[in-house]
Amino acid sequence: MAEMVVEGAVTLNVEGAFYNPRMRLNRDLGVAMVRALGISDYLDALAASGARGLRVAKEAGAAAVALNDVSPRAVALIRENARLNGLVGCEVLSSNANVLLHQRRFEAVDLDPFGSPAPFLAAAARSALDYLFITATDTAPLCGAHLKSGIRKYMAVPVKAEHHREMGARILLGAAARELARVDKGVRPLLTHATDHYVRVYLGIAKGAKSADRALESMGYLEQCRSCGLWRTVSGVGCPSSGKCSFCGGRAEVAGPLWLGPIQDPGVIGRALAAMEGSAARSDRGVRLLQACADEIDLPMYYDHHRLCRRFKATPGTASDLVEELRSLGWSASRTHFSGVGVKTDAPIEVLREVLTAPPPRSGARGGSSSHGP
Ligand SMILES: C[S@@+](CC[C@H](N)C(=O)[O-])C[C@H]1O[C@@H](n2cnc3c(N)ncnc32)[C@H](O)[C@@H]1O
Repeated sequence: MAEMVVEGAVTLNVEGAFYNPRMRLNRDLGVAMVRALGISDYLDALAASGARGLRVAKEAGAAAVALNDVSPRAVALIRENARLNGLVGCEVLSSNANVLLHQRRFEAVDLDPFGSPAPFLAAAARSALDYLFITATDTAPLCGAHLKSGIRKYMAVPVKAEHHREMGARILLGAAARELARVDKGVRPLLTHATDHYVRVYLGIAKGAKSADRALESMGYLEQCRSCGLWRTVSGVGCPSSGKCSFCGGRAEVAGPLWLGPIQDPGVIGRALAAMEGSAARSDRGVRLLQACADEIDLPMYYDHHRLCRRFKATPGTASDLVEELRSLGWSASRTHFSGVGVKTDAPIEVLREVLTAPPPRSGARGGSSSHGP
């Protein structure tokens, strides 16, 4: 019995293969990114019904699209769905993805597995020539809720913290950067988002040992105080910890290694936004998400505005007000797509306390007079 769905510009029979309608946004953005990057040779390594790869072929116009799945039922469905959508030029493969990725090279490799992409990272790092796209649905190990599993999968220590979603994304980016470095490839994150139950990263790849060395300079650690929440990032490959918070003297824990470099490329994201406009992949949520990612300042981690207010016994305004206030004082600040109450800023925690606990400005005197800017 056929179970038909329409997604973007394709119609799919999904009977008997994995198809998650909640991942539509993920696939919409994937199509937009393939269009934005002008990719012509693309592998959907874990294709299930073929929803992702067939949409890339139909909507992004990639010339050579290969779709692979180890399940015979999935492969039969991919073939049927390719025919149904007039995409008979797509290559349909039935390998173990790790075998295929060791055998062949593709301009762009897309990993969208059940749970963790960790078992496929080494082979994908070898196969991907210019781009590697990764979905991870194992957010509990990545973000610190399942500590031991996170360490096993990513060889990184996640710490349960208020910015756990970004930490999870940066641990995934760090794991990918290290795998690519092992085969003399450097990485440049183009778009990173944590949405619903998953993290998704789009990586540009630069060949050569020097590129790999440069990328590894973006690795480091995050030291976080258990008592007051202050964090600091520490670059480099050695694990550094004073064990003590410089703000309140509380116990500090270390997360990492993780990626501390830029995670968004606003130029590429702008092109993805343009690619989305007027296309079958367009959605209001997709546009809002891309815009939010493009607008984030390039700084690791964020504060949870509500927790800051509780910590400093401040009357909560809005996160946007806090961002405006910090900007008016000369600091960099932005909201973040990682959390509706997240604030990214380079202002020290003392400044945040001062701003949040300052008496409300009299009308016409907003912003205060002193400048604490860097
Ligand atoms: C989460 S589903 C993929 C969903 C799909 N990318 C989409 O967007 O609809 C994961 C797929 O990976 C396949 N799979 C699992 N292990 C595999 C392996 N080692 N090699 C190839 N395919 C595998 C499963 O059969 C399943 O169809």
